[in-house]
Amino acid sequence: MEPDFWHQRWHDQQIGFHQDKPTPLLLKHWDSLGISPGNRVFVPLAGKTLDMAWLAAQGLRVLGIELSQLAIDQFFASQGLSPEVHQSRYGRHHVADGIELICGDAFALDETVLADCAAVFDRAALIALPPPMRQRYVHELYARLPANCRGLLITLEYPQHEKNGPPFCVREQEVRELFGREWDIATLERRDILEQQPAFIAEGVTALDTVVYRLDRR
Ligand SMILES: C[S@@+](CC[C@H](N)C(=O)[O-])C[C@H]1O[C@@H](n2cnc3c(N)ncnc32)[C@H](O)[C@@H]1O
Repeated sequence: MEPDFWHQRWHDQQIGFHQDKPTPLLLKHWDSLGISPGNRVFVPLAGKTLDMAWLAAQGLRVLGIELSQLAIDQFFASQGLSPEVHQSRYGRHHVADGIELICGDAFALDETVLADCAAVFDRAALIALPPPMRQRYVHELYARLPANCRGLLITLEYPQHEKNGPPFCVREQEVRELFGREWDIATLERRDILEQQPAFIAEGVTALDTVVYRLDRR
């Protein structure tokens, strides 16, 4: 998905991926990572997810990257925050209350800006990208996260021929192929969520699982 696709989505407010509360599977599994308060967590392709506010409320420092200025403005407005803004080679940084959100391209981030990320939280990010971009995303962006970084990755699995992405179906075998070279992967939970997703049913999808992985950078 090219930037124009996402800018149009935000302009039209076609943001069905956005949730009005933090991701329940984040709340359920985050503590199992053992990330101490004060550490930094990377939230790629962040949108205006309330997961960032929840992570900050746990005492973590959040670093998000998002293409859309609209998304970023809406996120800080939803929190009643007026961020301080500065520019760097990565984009426009917005900083308030332990949350730093860069308006820029995730693929332009480097090891320097990601150096102190002890954790990563990936929901609706990997699965927002078509197959060739998923390879770039993992082999370039995730590869710039430091050793010992830990994270949660949440995917969807459904018969891809029944619906066009995004979100795309990313099966466990692909997760293992994408991450296996540099990350240890543990499947924490697999849940059938078809009944809770009427929009998928309306599009003719006949099976839908969400899967939570723990990732450990070697
Ligand atoms: C499906 S949304 C998910 C947002 C968020 N993770 C959530 O759970 O609500 C994907 C987001 O990634 C952003 N995005 C797509 N490509 C990007 C890129 N190369 N760099 C930064 N953000 C990007 C889009 O603008 C969009 O807001």
